Amino acid sequence: MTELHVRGPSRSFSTFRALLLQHRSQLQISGLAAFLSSSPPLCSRTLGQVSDLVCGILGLLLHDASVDAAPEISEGLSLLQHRGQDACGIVTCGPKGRFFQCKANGMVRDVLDEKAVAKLIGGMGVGHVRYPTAGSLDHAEAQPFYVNSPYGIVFAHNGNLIDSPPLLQYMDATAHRHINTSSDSELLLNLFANNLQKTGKFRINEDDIFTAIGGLMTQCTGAYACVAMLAGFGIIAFRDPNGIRPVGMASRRTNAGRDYLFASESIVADALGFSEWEDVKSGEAVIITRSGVSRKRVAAHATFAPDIFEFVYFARPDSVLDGISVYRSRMAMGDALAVEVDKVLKERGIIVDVVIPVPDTSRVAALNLAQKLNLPYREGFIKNRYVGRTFIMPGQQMRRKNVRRKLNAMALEFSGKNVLLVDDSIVRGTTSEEIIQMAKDVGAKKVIVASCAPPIRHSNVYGIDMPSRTELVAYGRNTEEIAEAIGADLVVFQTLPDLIASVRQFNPSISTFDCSVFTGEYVTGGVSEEYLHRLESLRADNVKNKVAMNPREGQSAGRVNGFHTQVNMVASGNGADDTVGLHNTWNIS
Ligand SMILES: O=P(O)(O)OC[C@H]1O[C@H](OP(=O)(O)OP(=O)(O)O)[C@H](O)[C@@H]1O
Ligand SMILES: NC(=O)CC[C@H](N)C(=O)O
Ligand SMILES: [Mg+2]
Repeated sequence: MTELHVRGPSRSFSTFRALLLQHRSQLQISGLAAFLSSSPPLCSRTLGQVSDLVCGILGLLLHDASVDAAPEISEGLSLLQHRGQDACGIVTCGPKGRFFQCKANGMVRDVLDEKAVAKLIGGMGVGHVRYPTAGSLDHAEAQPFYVNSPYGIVFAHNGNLIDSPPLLQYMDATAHRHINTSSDSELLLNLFANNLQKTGKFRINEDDIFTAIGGLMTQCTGAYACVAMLAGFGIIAFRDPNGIRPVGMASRRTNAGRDYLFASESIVADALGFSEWEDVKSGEAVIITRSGVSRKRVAAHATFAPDIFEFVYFARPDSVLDGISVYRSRMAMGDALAVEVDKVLKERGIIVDVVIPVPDTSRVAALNLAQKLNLPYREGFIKNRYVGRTFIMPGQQMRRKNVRRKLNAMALEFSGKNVLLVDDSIVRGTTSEEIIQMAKDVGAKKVIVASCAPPIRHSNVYGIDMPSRTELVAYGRNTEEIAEAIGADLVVFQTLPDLIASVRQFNPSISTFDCSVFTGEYVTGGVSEEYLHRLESLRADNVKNKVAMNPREGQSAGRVNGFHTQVNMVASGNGADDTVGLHNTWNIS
């Protein structure tokens, strides 16, 4: 068993730091913690924003603790950038178990530049890329999160909890832990911390950690793939009992010994030279220290139901999730959709001249579809490679503007033709509406749209930003009405059985996928109509925009500003002052 060496509380002020060095082995309540715990009770406070996004998580432990992990974590995060474009961060653990952090709103290349990464000392660390919406753009909600007690924990989360309000109440009334942001990830971290605290031990071991995570899995509901780091001890990953969001692990032999990696997607392992990729199983926790790996199923049995939307849109095609190649599954989606398209076109007597993908994600499927239908495949839309994913941008106005900035229609591929545009999914209809207009503007005769996913009519509550049903173009509309809403001559959707078969054929041991955005059936339970209404009232685009513009609604505008139970270091690349170190204090910019 590896033992955790319990340290005294971290404090940011230099005087506190001197104290810390003197009393490293003493557990005591810091003055600030006492101050924070005396802050007004939170019973009346509701979670202003329930985060429901998709992110990327990463943990790295190098066997040689004298080599810094941050450069590779940063590189790994850039490979997960497609999962979150709004904020990112890294925390490393260096000598004497001290944490070093850099996190801020922005893309990996901007926040985690060379200068910032060079300051992150230590051979293990955790990283995160975040995909919030306008209402959650506060720097304070960038991850990883940190709590100093017990033992010093750093935490990164992908997913969304659906029971945040009662958990917040529990934190306040029972655990007496202060939650300072509207992030469900901060709640999750504090649940974990509180369960570890209950051991009351000076030193804890793997069993204590498994017990704490097993307890957490009975205490909260929702989707969570998490990576944590305990100061001076190791890195930990766990996945919710339904395994809705992905996380896996891999290792790499070096002269010094074995290095270990946790990541949302296998592409990170490939690119960083790690092998033996293995998914963390649903309800499982994995602990990695320099002495080795311990894994345990800590949750009671539940249906394994990975989110099918990872295969449709989120994951990179070159990743393998739960034993399924995303690339192969998208090829299969194209094949299956071809059959449906062929049927509908024949029924309507429409002849298609050319198949055109909507870059980027639909390319793989569109090529297969074209081959199957024996139609020419043409790249009619040229993508500006410097514009990221539009769907995960905050706010409808920004998304709309960016479709036009991102894609340009080449007249020579459209003019006078019946074109079949293939996209992976139609969510709000922003992309389709814009590109159909663009296609018509450059002379397309008829525009038919085929979607690799069925109509999306339900909220996503497990980590994808589709909280409001009324924002979904398919909500309350049949196929003809959807076509009319986006300006298409015809829309053809993949059927749900075909979508499931396209993915499942590569791993038939998976019997269920989370398909809630298509069916409205939520595998965790606990998603009532009342919950959905509340989510919609908090998270609809118009509400989020309002909240984002008003700092008094719980959002600090611009730079780090407010109380935080974690460090906020603004990277030099942002043009802001550097703040270095891990603080249990407030940061005022
Ligand atoms: O109906 P909507 O609300 O517009 O959402 C669906 C579109 O958004 C995504 O593209 P995105 O530009 O985000 O990423 P991509 O480049 O990976 O295709 C997705 O691939 C669809 O094209
Ligand atoms: N995209 C995610 O998975 C986000 C995780 C978490 N709910 C947050 O808001 O930060
Ligand atoms: Mg797209």
